[in-house]
Amino acid sequence: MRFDALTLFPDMFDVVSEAGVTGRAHKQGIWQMRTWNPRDYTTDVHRTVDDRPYGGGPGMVMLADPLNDALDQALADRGDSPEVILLSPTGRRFDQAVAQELAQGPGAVLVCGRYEGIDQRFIDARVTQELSLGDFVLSGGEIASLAIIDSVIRLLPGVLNDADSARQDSFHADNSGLLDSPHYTRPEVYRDQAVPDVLMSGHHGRIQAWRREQSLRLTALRRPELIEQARQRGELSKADERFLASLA
Ligand SMILES: O=C(N[C@H]1CCCN(c2cc(-c3ccncc3)n[nH]2)C1)c1cc2ccccc2[nH]1
Repeated sequence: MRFDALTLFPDMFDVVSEAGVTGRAHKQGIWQMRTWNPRDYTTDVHRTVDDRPYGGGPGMVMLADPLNDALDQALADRGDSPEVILLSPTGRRFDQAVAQELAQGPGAVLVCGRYEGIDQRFIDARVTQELSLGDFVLSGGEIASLAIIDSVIRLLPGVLNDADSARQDSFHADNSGLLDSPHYTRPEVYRDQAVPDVLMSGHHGRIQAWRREQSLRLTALRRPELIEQARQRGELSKADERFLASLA
């Protein structure tokens, strides 16, 4: 699994390659990260990567040529033909299913725009898909790229050393895309608030049932559409349906 990022701010990617579970997995060689700065592929003395937009309008647009040369270098260095993904608010909405899809493949080249955007001729010629984290505008594609890399790397074998924490994650297949149940840790009573008795019972069957009911209740309350999606996938048991009916 290898991610390459075309970015004017390569240091931003130290967050995933050096820190946390993704940093540990990177150090273990489970995945690779390389950044390619279009500024290193400029030919003028000012190392220009942007210019004014044809047709007028505010701001600047990223030049196609430095991006093309940086992409050529990245692809030559990889030696494969990965997805070339532009991070943009108008892209396909990224979700856990897309993360699972990317985790099955070789990784991708992530194109991080800045300024007002990228010359359309680069996008038309080189970008294979656009991905969006949601309907909001960032200052660049880097932060969206970091979120995507993090969510994909977590899914790789050996990254989360506690297999349960992977299974218990929200949106994971075993949890059928429901929101996570509440978590508690020491102390047993904190500011007069006690941990739910069932979690102290040591009865794993009751604890699992309680957690499932909490996930169902929270999901029905905050993301009811996820309940229907789980129902359509046939992932709600008769006990789940009885509990949901009791909430109505
Ligand atoms: O590609 C765009 N912008 C470039 C340059 C400016 C900063 N960029 C960016 C990417 C994102 C982004 C990426 C993924 N998910 C949400 C937002 N926000 N802002 C990348 C872009 C910005 C934009 C705004 C409205 C409609 C379409 C748009 N495309």
